[in-house]
Amino acid sequence: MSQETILIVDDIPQNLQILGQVLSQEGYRVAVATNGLQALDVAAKVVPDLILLDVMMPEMDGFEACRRLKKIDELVNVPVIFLTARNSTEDVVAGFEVGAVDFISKPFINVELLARVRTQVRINTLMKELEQKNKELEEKAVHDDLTGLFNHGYMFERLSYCQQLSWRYHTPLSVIMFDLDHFKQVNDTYGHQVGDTVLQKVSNVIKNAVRQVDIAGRYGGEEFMIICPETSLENTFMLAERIREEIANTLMGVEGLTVTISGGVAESHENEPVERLFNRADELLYKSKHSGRNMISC
Ligand SMILES: Nc1nc2c(ncn2[C@@H]2O[C@H](COP(=O)(O)OP(=O)(O)OP(=O)(O)O)[C@@H](O)[C@H]2O)c(=O)[nH]1
Repeated sequence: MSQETILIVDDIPQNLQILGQVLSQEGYRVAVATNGLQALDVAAKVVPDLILLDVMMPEMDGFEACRRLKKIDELVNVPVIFLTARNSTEDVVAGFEVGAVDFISKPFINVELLARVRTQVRINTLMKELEQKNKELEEKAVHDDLTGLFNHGYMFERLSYCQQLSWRYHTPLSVIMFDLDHFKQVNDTYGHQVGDTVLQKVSNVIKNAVRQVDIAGRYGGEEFMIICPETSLENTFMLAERIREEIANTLMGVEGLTVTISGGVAESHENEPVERLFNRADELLYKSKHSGRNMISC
């Protein structure tokens, strides 16, 4: 049995009752409204899968009600079928123009009405599934599966955008590059799965340490990057230090296992290509590596 909700709008209670019964018997949940204003109210509350809307109603006719329904964000894609005795060509065209997907003439034939309802409900369900899938794909396209941080491609794109904002509004912009120290040894000693857990725990420390406006990503295998908009070199260095210390003090899920990171912090210069800024941060990271690791250079 279907569990979709259908809102029926009619100013004649007897019509609501007959139609409600036909739809309930098919397994639909039914919501009702007896005028246009009430329809807007009920629709906003239940967000139905379909609206069956009478055209001729006092105060606000079905066309106006449909026009207003289509202005509400959550309802813009809810299909509306007009159910009316007014089915002249002008009426039908006017109905489609305000956003209806179909017309059913009164008096209606049950099997035809149900066939039209089923079709629109099915289309609506497929559209919602498609929307959800698109959202998931969009999320996947910018995130790293293992850590949930942003991925390499997205970080480069954001860095470039943040640079534009920083140049335009003359605000500081800094980046941090991190790399786990001797991570190969962790993998070799404890196995790849433990290595993955370490990457996740490190990512959690980063997620908890950064501000909402900072953009944290996994740049490569065991390399991380944080973009800090409107943040000076000095303040970004302090953030990087805090993360370094926190990671060094985090237990990594295996008795006695801790890891350290080395990092580099650089502030963006006006009109500097994104690659150059990235390279400066990376060079500073390698300076930290060569100076003994578990440190941040800027
Ligand atoms: N478990 C796990 N390991 C990864 C992943 N991506 C990269 N690695 C490992 O990260 C290690 C990086 O090793 P190296 O580049 O030699 O660096 P390192 O051992 O950290 O040494 P330094 O950077 O010089 O301190 C390699 O063993 C990679 O296999 C991943 O997604 N999961």
